[in-house]
Amino acid sequence: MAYQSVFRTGLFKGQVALVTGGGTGIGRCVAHELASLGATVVVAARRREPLEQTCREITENGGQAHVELVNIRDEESVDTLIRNVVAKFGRLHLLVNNAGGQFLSPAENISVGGFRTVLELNAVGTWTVCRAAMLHWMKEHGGIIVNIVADYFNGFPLMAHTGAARAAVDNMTKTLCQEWGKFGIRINSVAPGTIISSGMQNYPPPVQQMITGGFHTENPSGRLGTEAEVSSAVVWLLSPGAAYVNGACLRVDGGSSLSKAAMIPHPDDIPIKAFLGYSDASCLGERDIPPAFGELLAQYAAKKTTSKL
Ligand SMILES: CCC/C=C/C(=O)SCCNC(=O)CCNC(=O)[C@H](O)C(C)(C)COP(=O)([O-])OP(=O)([O-])OC[C@H]1O[C@@H](n2cnc3c(N)ncnc32)[C@H](O)[C@@H]1OP(=O)([O-])[O-]
Ligand SMILES: NC(=O)C1=CN([C@@H]2O[C@H](COP(=O)(O)OP(=O)(O)OC[C@H]3O[C@@H](n4cnc5c(N)ncnc54)[C@H](OP(=O)(O)O)[C@@H]3O)[C@@H](O)[C@H]2O)C=CC1
Repeated sequence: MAYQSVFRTGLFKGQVALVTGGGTGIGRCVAHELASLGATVVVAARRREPLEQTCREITENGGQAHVELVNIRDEESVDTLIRNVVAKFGRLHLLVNNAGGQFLSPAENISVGGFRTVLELNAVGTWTVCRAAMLHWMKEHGGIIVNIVADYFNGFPLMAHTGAARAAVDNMTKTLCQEWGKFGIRINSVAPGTIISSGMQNYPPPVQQMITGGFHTENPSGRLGTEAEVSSAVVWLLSPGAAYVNGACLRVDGGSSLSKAAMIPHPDDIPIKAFLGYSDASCLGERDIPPAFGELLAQYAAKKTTSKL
């Protein structure tokens, strides 16, 4: 009798996965992971060009990927997206609600409109996609959902709006787990810490300098995270190996949610080696990552590690 690990080629063969925000950053990496494990991946966001580029990358690697345009802040657009996916592929097994974001601001400077926008994008937008996927497919056939949130657990200085929105999504995830389990729907969230991704382009140069200039060591792992480290957690939650994980929030943050201060200085080495996913650091850096973050990644790839693994 041979034991068959859940981590095997073709794990998601025959399954259809929808990744919102799948043209860039973490979403792009999740799309690559799922396609490389056999899923037919639909990447959806507002801008066609990044989505098509990700699709091309996946198909060049022998995977299957398709583009759909959506604005998750628009209910009709989301409804059309889910209907299109079901009409084109006849099914929707896996959903990753990754699209989202915010801007940095001291709380007192966030206008009511700005706060509302970030809540609408992250909380209402994620709900809108969950709801449509449930009504148009998963209620009858089941499905697995992962919602991307953030390290909001102890509050979110300079991002009060997104902290509130991500807490809402995490709590909604727990509720949906309880209400929708009977339909065969399993739902969890993933909370990334600070991740080297295209998302960093949204922050002004002084913020980027602050992060690459010292902040990045101020967590128990002594470094920032990678897109691949978030993606592999997402993929595991989507896999049958996580079949009994429901309503959970998996923190992929190097321990930063426990302590943002430098517990132990890490001047010369990185205690836990980074997983980059792509075959070399240049492949990771070639798309959309600000140069200083690309340099950090190259350092992570080259640095010695004290870990035996
Ligand atoms: C650090 C690590 C942790 C996390 C990392 C990541 O998540 S990385 C991932 C990062 N990736 C992403 O974040 C990607 C997605 N992000 C986005 O699309 C934008 O950041 C968005 C969510 C603000 C929407 O933008 P939009 O163009 O659709 O918005 P809009 O023009 O319709 O304005 C609506 C309201 O918001 C206000 N406002 C807007 N910007 C600013 C500002 N900088 N400053 C102040 N306020 C701002 C604006 O004034 C208006 O308020 P008003 O006038 O009504 O009172
Ligand atoms: N990088 C980090 O450190 C962290 C990231 N996160 C979260 O992870 C997720 C991915 O971020 P990351 O890859 O880093 O950054 P990106 O900015 O690259 O990703 C955001 C994605 O969301 C899409 N998007 C934004 N608004 C909408 C909308 N209204 N409708 C549809 N799609 C939309 C964007 O595509 P388009 O503009 O074409 O619509 C883009 O692909 C986000 O939710 C982010 O907030 C959470 C914690 C930390």
